[in-house]
Amino acid sequence: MEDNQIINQRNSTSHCFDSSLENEPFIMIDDTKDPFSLIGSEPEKILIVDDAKDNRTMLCELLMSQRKVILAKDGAQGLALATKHLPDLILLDVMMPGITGHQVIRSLKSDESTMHIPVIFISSKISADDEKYGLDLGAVDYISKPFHPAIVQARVKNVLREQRNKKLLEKLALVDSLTEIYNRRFYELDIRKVWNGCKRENKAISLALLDIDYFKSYNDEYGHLSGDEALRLVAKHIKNQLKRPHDIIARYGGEEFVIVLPDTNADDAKRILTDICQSIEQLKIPHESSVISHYVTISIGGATMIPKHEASHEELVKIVDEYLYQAKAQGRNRVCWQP
Ligand SMILES: Nc1nc2c(ncn2[C@@H]2O[C@H](COP(=O)(O)OP(=O)(O)OP(=O)(O)O)[C@@H](O)[C@H]2O)c(=O)[nH]1
Repeated sequence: MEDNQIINQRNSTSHCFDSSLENEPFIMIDDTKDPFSLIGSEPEKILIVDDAKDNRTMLCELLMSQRKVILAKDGAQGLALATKHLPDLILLDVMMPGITGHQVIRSLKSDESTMHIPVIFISSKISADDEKYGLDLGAVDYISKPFHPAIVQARVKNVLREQRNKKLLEKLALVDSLTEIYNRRFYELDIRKVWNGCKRENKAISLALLDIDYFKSYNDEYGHLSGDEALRLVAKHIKNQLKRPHDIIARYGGEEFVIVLPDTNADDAKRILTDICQSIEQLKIPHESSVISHYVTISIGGATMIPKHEASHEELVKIVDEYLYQAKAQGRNRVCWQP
């Protein structure tokens, strides 16, 4: 059974179903309640790896409420599904034919993409030594079989809460608190990925730096709090202008923003940035102390490059910075793009 077929069952009555019958993994989603967690819009994913069908069914029924449950009937399938779905939590049996739970966790912890996924062992090997060994291998918790349903639910809840908090903190660390767009740190991480992606695929990347004109005098005229509000308005407006999912705007620092448009040629980028530049003035945020307009305006420098081996994204930023300087020097409220 394919994942998408399974997902199509979202609105059907919830019931547990075992993959071993079809020799395929099964994904169960129960969205009768709000499936969205505190962060993101995805329901949490739990992968259950157990060779005993009854255990899989019971655990699935216990845990599926508001979550996506993925079932694997042995270690090999568990590893494959962990890599594919990157679940928020893995419940892992220890004794299974073929790859044991201990081997599975070792493999997970040695793979950069899965090493951060918390694992709870659920096992009938219940001596203190067994438990210590499981925890030493990197499990966050150890549940003994036969398990008590309420204990499983409580422990899973605890681990997922920790995961949620961790993800929330990670996310907050990448967002600018004033404007609520991405911050410089996010940009630094993102640009590396985008740069490498465009290099691999020989695609153009367009980058622009945007700076609010005469913002010092805006603060002087209207006060710092109004300056903050203007920054928020400008950031929100530009964010809404960017339509493609991989286009990003981040606060680069102070009253400066950076826009990254992957897989975008110079003509398209120039058009997008020119529209943004004009639309900021059309917002009509009063700026009486500006020398060039009654309203808040921005200057934009930009360049487009197909990443090559010898070039780096820092070099692209250097070029863009020169064009921002030119936009300022030529009278502001304009876009200067590398020809
Ligand atoms: N209100 C507010 N002001 C900020 C913030 N970050 C930077 N600024 C202000 O932005 C102003 C930037 O001033 P300058 O670098 O001189 O630039 P400018 O006055 O915009 O002049 P040009 O860029 O040449 O048009 C400084 O007065 C900073 O204090 C912020 O978070 N909130």
